[in-house]
This record gives sequence, C-alpha cells and structure tokens, in this order.
Amino acid sequence: CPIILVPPSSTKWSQVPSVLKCWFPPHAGAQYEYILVEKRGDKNNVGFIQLNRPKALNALCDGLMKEVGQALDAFEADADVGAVVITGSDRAFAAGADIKEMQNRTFQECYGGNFLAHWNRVSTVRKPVIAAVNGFAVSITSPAACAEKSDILKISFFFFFFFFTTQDIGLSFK
Ligand SMILES: CC(C)=CC(=O)SCCNC(=O)CCNC(=O)[C@H](O)C(C)(C)COP(=O)(O)OP(=O)(O)OC[C@H]1O[C@@H](n2cnc3c(N)ncnc32)[C@H](O)[C@@H]1OP(=O)(O)O
Repeated sequence: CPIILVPPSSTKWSQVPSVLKCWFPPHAGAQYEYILVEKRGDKNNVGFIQLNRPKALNALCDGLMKEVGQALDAFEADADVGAVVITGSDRAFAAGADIKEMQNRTFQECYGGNFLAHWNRVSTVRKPVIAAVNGFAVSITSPAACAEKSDILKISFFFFFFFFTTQDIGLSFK
C-alpha cells in the first residue's frame, strides 16, 4: 500500500531533510521560512508566491531565492497550475539583494561560486509568471545584461553606451 508523507504543519521547508523533499511537494504542507505559497483562483489553478520578510522589506537573501525556486519547481510540475503570481508584502515588493548578507562576500566567492546562479529559475519557468508589484521594488543591473534580452534594450543600450561608459543603476521606488 502507498505511504503518504504528511509533514507537521509547523515544519519549515528548510528543516525537512533533503532525502525526504522529493516525497512531498513544498506546497503540500511543509511551510517555507521566507515565502508564503498557496494555490488560488476559482479553479485553484493560480500558483501564488508572496515574499514574506516584511521586516527586511523582502530583501532577497539566499534562503528566500532558494525557496522561490523550489516553489516555482513545484508549480511547474503541477499540471493544474496555469500561471504563477509573485507578490510582496506590507511596504515592499522587494528591497533588492540582501546587502547585509552580501557585504562580507569577496569577489572571488561571488564570481567563483556563481552565487546568483539559482536566481535564474524565475526566468526559465515555462508557465507565465506575473509580478504583482507593490511598494518598494529595488534592483540594480547593467545595461549590457539588459541588452541581451531584447532589441529595444539593445538600441537603448547603444545610446546609453554612447553617453555613459560606466554601469547604470536602475532603481524603482513606489
Ligand atoms: C539583484 C542584485 C544582484 C543586486 C541588488 O539588488 S543591489 C540593490 C540592493 N538594495 C538596496 O541597496 C536597497 C537598500 N535599502 C534601502 O535603500 C532602503 O531600505 C529603502 C529605500 C528601500 C527603504 O528605506 P526605509 O527608510 O523606508 O527603510 P529602512 O529602515 O532602510 O529598512 C527597513 C529594514 O529593512 C532592511 N533592509 C532594507 N533593504 C535591505 C536590503 N537590500 N538588504 C538587507 N536588509 C535590508 C533594513 O536594514 C531595515 O532593517 P533593520 O531595521 O533591521 O536594519
């Protein structure tokens, strides 16, 4: 007879031993530490991820980004889910990368360890992912990185590069 594993409702996803994680999807009971995850909509077919570090304005720490990746994996594998919505909480969508966590990392650790590799999961999900942005939404990027993504940005980048040779900082506040 099949064995069904049901984690206690107080279990945090980060406390679940790795060998057990494949036996139950994260949104089936185990709680996340940094995000809230549920299925919404009349047909329960919208995957909903709420960033949930309000005291740190949802700064994107390593643990939060790993959990977002896990939740996206679970929604991608769930045939009932047609699209995913990611939103913030309280005053912020997200205050960008967690600068407290980053401040002691050396360039070698970041570059050699490819420390943002798992951040890309959101761009590889094949289902539509919608960002419902509220409050602060802070980020930084380089025009060169943006220019890889679209022709319009390539043209903008050309003009940008013409006038500025340094990296650009993109900030968006509420
Ligand atoms: C994606 C990559 C690779 C890079 C980036 O994203 S770089 C961008 C990083 N983000 C920032 O530099 C933004 C830093 N935050 C701010 O400038 C301000 O917090 C604010 C303008 C967004 C809001 O200012 P406000 O005065 O309303 O709130 P604070 O008192 O400053 O913050 C409340 C609370 O949140 C903590 N916090 C805010 N942002 C971050 C962050 N990015 N990383 C870690 N923690 C953050 C802030 O320290 C404070 O907590 P404490 O009271 O416990 O210190």
